[in-house]
Amino acid sequence: MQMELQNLSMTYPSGKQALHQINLALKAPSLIGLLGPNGAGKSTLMKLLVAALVPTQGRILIDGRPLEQEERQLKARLGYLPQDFGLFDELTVAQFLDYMAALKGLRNAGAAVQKAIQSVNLAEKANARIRTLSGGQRQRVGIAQALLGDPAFLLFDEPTVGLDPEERIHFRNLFSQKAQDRLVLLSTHIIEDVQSVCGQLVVMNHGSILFTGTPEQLIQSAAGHVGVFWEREAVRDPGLHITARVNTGQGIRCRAVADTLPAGAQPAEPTLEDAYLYFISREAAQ
Ligand SMILES: Nc1ncnc2c1ncn2[C@@H]1O[C@H](COP(=O)(O)OP(=O)(O)OP(=O)(O)O)[C@@H](O)[C@H]1O
Repeated sequence: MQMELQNLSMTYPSGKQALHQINLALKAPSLIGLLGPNGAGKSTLMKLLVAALVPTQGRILIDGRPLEQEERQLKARLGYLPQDFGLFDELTVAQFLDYMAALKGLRNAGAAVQKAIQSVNLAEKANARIRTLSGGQRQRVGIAQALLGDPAFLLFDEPTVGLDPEERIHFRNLFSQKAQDRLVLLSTHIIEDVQSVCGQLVVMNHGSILFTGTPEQLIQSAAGHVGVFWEREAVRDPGLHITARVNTGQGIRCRAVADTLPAGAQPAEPTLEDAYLYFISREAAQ
């Protein structure tokens, strides 16, 4: 499966332009991380990809054919966790997933529900009412409904919200495993969620794509723009973006990203987080 986004723009009826001229190719199998701060346009992009919104300009091609013509086939092989996913509080986890399986028209619904429950580690809560679940458990139910029927195209909008670190690692591994033979798109503003699992990263801000490539390429692009220095020795420059301040006892040691590092700064190897912040802060400065 391949999706191609061509000159895609989206302006909401309020007049807010959420996406500007997006060009992007998404190709299975891969796990793609969509990274960007609040309001960057990640959710809007996902809604366009699942045909929940219609772009105001541009088009989406699925295996070379326009999305409008492929909408039914796309929806039949789609699993989607929206950001504001509503659950039926009075149903049990199993009843809710049965209902979702019926909506998806799954043939072997019972087995699909069991498999989805197992995948998200909720077996012991299968007969619990949704209103009795914790925030993280509710999020797992949302992930489970997306996984129902093993869809070929999986989209998760901020899937790790409310999950504890152990659960986040579990889902990171699950998404990576699913992506072996599928297209999995994951939106987040948490770097650890995409670190070491995503083969492709798309960094967005203000409705535009700032970077697309591998995590290694993103890190490489910040080489020479990360440094550490003593706070008392540095000149305050508006282009300097401090990413860490450590009180060492001998003074405050700062780590920062910048186009031009302060004189005397000691260069440091960029991390993925440094590189991401470098892109976002550069755009803000322009
Ligand atoms: N229905 C809507 N009507 C008007 N503006 C909207 C609507 N939905 C989103 N927006 C605006 O479009 C922009 C992009 O929003 P979007 O939800 O796509 O961003 P996001 O990257 O998913 O953010 P977050 O990480 O906070 O979820 C924001 O400025 C937002 O306020």
